[in-house]
Amino acid sequence: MSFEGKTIAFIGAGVMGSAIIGGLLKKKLVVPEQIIASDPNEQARQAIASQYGIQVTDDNMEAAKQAQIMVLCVKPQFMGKVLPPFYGEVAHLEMVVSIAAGVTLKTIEEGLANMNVVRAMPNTPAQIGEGISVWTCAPEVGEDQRAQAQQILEAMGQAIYVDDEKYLDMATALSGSGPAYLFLFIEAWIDAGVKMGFSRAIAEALVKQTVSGSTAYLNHTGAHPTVLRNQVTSPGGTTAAGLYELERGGLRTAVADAVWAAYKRSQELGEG
Ligand SMILES: NC(=O)C1=CN([C@@H]2O[C@H](COP(=O)(O)OP(=O)(O)OC[C@H]3O[C@@H](n4cnc5c(N)ncnc54)[C@H](OP(=O)(O)O)[C@@H]3O)[C@@H](O)[C@H]2O)C=CC1
Ligand SMILES: O=C(O)[C@@H]1CCC=N1
Repeated sequence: MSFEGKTIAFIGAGVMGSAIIGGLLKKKLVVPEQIIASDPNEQARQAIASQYGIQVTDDNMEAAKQAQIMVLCVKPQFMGKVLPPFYGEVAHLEMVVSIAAGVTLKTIEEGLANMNVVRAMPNTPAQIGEGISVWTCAPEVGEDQRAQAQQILEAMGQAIYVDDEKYLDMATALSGSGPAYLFLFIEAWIDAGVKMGFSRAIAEALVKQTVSGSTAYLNHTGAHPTVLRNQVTSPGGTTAAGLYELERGGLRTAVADAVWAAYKRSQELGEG
């Protein structure tokens, strides 16, 4: 299924809107003339227009009217303002994709009076084509549109379809917010190196390559993380001493609690 003859409207051209636009253009799924982005923020409009050569507007309706596909990339808190003007005016749209955390298919379908709705949760590595998205859709969404949704999301990395919307709040907590958990851990780890006496530059180099090398090793071997952790952990050695402190500090329960809190927050955002 190609996007030939289709225009895609982006409502909101911030971090994630521009990641999706960048992915679509990089993969040559569309040319810049097939994209229009609407955003009230002049800086955001200028940035995206000069980076990608796409059309921009500050009028959401103008963007929606000329499109067959619309992607909603505004914060969930803005959805209550964004949807009402579209009500009954966007029946022509063949598909509407929302990436807003928590906002349900039902809210968007009822808000737009259009049932062709896809709900997706990407993450920020999407900006370099290394993201992962989880998505689902209303039963009314046709096969061609489902294929297009998969293509749009794959332009940013991997995309996993789920047949139950309940998984979207879970994915939001796990992979959507996930990069922030990892960045916090990396930050703390670098600071620990600086505390011992490394320069920040060397501490950063050591930690960053340890993260990317370990992840590549994990993916390459396909082994369970526990197996690889045990390889590092010599009896009576340094790693065992460090791991003991992480466990004593409650790392596992802190991670589980963090993901659970994000999950609950995603559900709350969906309640409006
Ligand atoms: N950031 C992330 O890691 C992820 C975010 N998401 C979801 O993606 C969505 C967008 O997030 P993100 O890109 O980070 O947010 P950004 O704030 O970077 O982008 C949102 C853009 O929408 C603009 N905007 C505000 N009101 C309107 C409006 N009425 N009509 C059109 N545009 C409007 C904002 O302008 P202004 O700045 O002036 O408000 C801003 O430029 C959210 O719903 C979020 O839940 C999903 C996965 C990951
Ligand atoms: O923090 C948020 O609400 C968004 C959703 C997933 C990542 N960022």
